Amino acid sequence: MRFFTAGESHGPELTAIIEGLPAGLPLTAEDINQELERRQKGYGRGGRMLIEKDQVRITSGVRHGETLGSPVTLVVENKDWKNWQSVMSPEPVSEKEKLKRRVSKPRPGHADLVGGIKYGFDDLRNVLERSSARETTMRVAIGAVAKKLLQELDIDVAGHVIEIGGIRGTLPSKLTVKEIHEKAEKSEVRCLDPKVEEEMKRVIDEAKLNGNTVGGIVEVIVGGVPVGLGSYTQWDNKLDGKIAQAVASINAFKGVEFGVGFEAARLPGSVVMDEIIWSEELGYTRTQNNLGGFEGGMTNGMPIVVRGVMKPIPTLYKPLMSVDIDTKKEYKASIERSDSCAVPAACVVAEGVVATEVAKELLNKFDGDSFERLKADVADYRNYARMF
Ligand SMILES: Cc1cc2nc3c(=O)[nH]c(=O)nc-3n(C[C@H](O)[C@H](O)[C@H](O)COP(=O)(O)O)c2cc1C
Ligand SMILES: C=C(O[C@@H]1CC(C(=O)O)=C[C@@H](OP(=O)(O)O)[C@H]1O)C(=O)O
Repeated sequence: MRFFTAGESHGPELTAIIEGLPAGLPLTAEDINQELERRQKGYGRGGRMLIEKDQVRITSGVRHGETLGSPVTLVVENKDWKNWQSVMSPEPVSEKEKLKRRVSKPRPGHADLVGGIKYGFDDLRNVLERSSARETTMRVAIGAVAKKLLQELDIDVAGHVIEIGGIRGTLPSKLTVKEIHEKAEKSEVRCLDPKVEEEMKRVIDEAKLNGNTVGGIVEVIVGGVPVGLGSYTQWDNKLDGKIAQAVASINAFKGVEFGVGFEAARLPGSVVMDEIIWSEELGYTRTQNNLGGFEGGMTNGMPIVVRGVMKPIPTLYKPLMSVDIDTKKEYKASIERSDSCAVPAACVVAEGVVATEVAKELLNKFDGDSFERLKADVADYRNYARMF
């Protein structure tokens, strides 16, 4: 399975093409719309989310609620486009028109300046339109399709927010993946502890009031994953590596860790390694899950536990110093309408990209032509791995 996304933030619509899905996977627009809605919610978002109400149109690859095995095309309209039609027109426009909403003052921390230099743009809007996290809409749409496939194979995905602006929540102990999802779903910041949620909201409000922004840490957990997805045999076949890339590719993400993660540097091997046990019912499991479900770049059957850190949003209402590319003089960076915190939204994106990588790997390993065959293959293999 592979996919592409396309579309500018204020263009007419966003598109995704997914190729390599099995035939016969149940899929409806509603499956995707509920994930799109989850991404749009979350405390700390700016004015754009009041305009958009993301809804997918499936324009290929699905018939009567089931995939056909042909490429699936997903389209989401940008409602804001009606306010940007001349600015974003694909047709040539007059010199005067070209100057409308032109950006010459790059924002520190956004892609504006480097993208402008790289592609030789006179108007930095050409960069921000595609570098905008509006693109993550389609990664969530694709993630929704991946989640549907995983769900049908009894693989559950949940995400929650661990930290916002220095306020840290508790890590779930003894909660199932489904319970984590249900608890996070009730919170405006996707945090599991209601007291911590209030603190996080306060930090976001404070940042907004001061024209500032805050980042945070999200965690994604995938339970019920078969043993042996990914491979140690070649560096780029390692699934933890692929997931790390997917998470680090989310706009504003600066770091990724699995299981105990960076804490492993401070702990002895006797504490870090997860001891192996066996039972007839569960087969091989571990006494704990410090390694976040991975050994040798392969899933070991324990839940995948991956965290990503998001930097604060770069666009500040109290803008930072920058340089105008026309005059080379110091200037305050352009103020675009902006979020003050998008960590809860980014958590849903992280769920989507992790689900996508796991689904891709399942389709690498098992018969991916028909969903029925895939299901049977996975069931056989689970049995084999249990009795190995
Ligand atoms: C869901 C989400 C919403 C975001 N909203 C904004 C925003 O409103 N304003 C902004 O400047 N950056 C926002 N960002 C971050 C920028 O897109 C990101 O910092 C930029 O593309 C530069 O990429 P980099 O931070 O990965 O280097 C958002 C990121 C995510 C994941
Ligand atoms: C549109 C979305 O996020 C946008 C991501 C974003 C950025 O610079 O990354 C900037 C803002 O867009 P605008 O400039 O239109 O207000 C956010 O609203 C979205 O998440 O759907």
